[in-house]
Amino acid sequence: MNSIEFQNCFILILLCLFSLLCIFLFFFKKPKDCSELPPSPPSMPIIGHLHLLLSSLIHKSLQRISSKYGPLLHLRIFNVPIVLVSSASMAHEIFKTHDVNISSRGLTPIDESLFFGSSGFFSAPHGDYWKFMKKLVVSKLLGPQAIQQSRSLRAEELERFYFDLLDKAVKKESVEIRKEAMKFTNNSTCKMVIGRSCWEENGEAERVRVLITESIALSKKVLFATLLRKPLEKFGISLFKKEIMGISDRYDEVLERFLVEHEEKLEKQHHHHQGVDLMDVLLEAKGDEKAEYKITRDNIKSLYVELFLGGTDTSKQTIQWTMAEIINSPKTIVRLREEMDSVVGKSSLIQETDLPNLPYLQAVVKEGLRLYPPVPIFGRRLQEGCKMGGFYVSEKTTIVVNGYAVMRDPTYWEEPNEFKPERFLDSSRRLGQEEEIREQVLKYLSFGSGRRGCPGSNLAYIFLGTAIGMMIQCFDWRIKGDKVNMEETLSGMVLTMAYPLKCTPVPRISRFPMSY
Ligand code: HEM
Repeated sequence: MNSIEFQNCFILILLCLFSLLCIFLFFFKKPKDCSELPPSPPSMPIIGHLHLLLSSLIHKSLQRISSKYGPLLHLRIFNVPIVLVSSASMAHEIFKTHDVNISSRGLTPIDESLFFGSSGFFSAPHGDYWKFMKKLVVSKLLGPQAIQQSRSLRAEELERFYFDLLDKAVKKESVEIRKEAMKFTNNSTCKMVIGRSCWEENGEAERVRVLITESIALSKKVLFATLLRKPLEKFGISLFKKEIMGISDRYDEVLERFLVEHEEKLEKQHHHHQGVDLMDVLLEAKGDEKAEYKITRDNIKSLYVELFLGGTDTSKQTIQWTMAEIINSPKTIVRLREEMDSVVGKSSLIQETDLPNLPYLQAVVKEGLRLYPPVPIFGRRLQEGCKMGGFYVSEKTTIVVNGYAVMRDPTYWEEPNEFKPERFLDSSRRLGQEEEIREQVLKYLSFGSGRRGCPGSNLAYIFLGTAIGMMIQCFDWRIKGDKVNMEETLSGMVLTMAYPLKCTPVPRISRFPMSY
């Protein structure tokens, strides 16, 4: 009897211990999947995965490793942790579930630089300054209403672009598309943000364009400088600081002139609100004691550097890439012309207001941006640790999104490497969107996503639609050889053509009268 009781007691104790163990495991140990980092491809001692970023086509080397090891990877550059996102479903998860958490870029600023420095908007953390500026930029420059108000400025520039091409056509000269496109995007942006074009006569316009091209070319170094800033600081090393500050100083010179010009104008006008542009509004906000946020002169200058970079180069690249694909695809040209001739006609130049009635042209632009996103990868930083794709990612991790890989993922895109604008036409697009909602995917990332997504996308679609529309409406294009070489390269972190597109315009409709 005693021994039975003893046995029962023993079993009871064992049961108690076992349940205590279970409770302990359940409450005190993190669930296994939550403590686990995303998988990591093989790395090198000390440098980690730095070699992947040193490749000349970073977006492609990252695309290769993600297709081999998975859509969410943990990488390490020295001791800087990075999580690489490369699929439409992971993109959906981070932008829909963790948007606020990843709404800072976390690039350590290069302090005094006007270009990725601490006074910038692009690299500003998600906080009061960013919110104040975003509201201002959207309401005064990039929102639908502001865009409508500046329509005539861009119409003038489109016409100038047309006459420049016509001039070359008459002389039977070839043109480098990216150069002509840059004049158009840059002059339009200048008019919108400083109220006038940069002067061609005294070399001001060319200086600005050279500065923009040089800063884009430097953007890879800037990325390294900001990414490795913290670890290298301990050794007193400041990567590429001289080059970066050299560019910043040249921007400063140009922008100081624009600012003084505006201050003098404001002075003269005694604050009469005539011809108010973004710079006037910013200067007023700077002087306003009661403003929600006190902005500085450097804040204004840095924003302008970013608007010049954002507004000019990316759009120019897409115009070049898309024209190259169009020239390689005679059936696209035929279809574009059919649409354009019936909607716009042959007696007037395409206008912004025509764009909503040109769905095929819009699909062509979207497809150009899908295949060749000018910003193929972009970064954010995780504010607080969280679960992603079933793994645990800790706070302060840099999140790198490979938009290029997402937009060429064969799981979500049929024949992903082919130029097929039809995929964006209404009937197929509607299907695509339903599928996206059902499958919880985000597969179009040319402009990023979420609250830090590109605020200039509406303006960009207008630049692209009108420029490409005009070039196809008004000219035939001759190239040397049968096909344009579509090889890719990176200029800094921007995707561009390894062999710039050169072609000769041949007028296809009679000359429009000049209106300016
Ligand atoms: C084809 C043209 C363009 C492309 C492909 C493009 C792409 C992008 C991308 C990928 C980002 C980062 C988005 C993210 O982190 O989710 C971005 C941000 C930004 N873009 Fe654009 N962009 C274009 C045109 C423009 C234009 C025309 C402007 C203004 C004039 C502009 C201004 C900006 C600004 C200010 C940011 C920073 C936004 C922030 O940090 O809150 N972009 N752009």
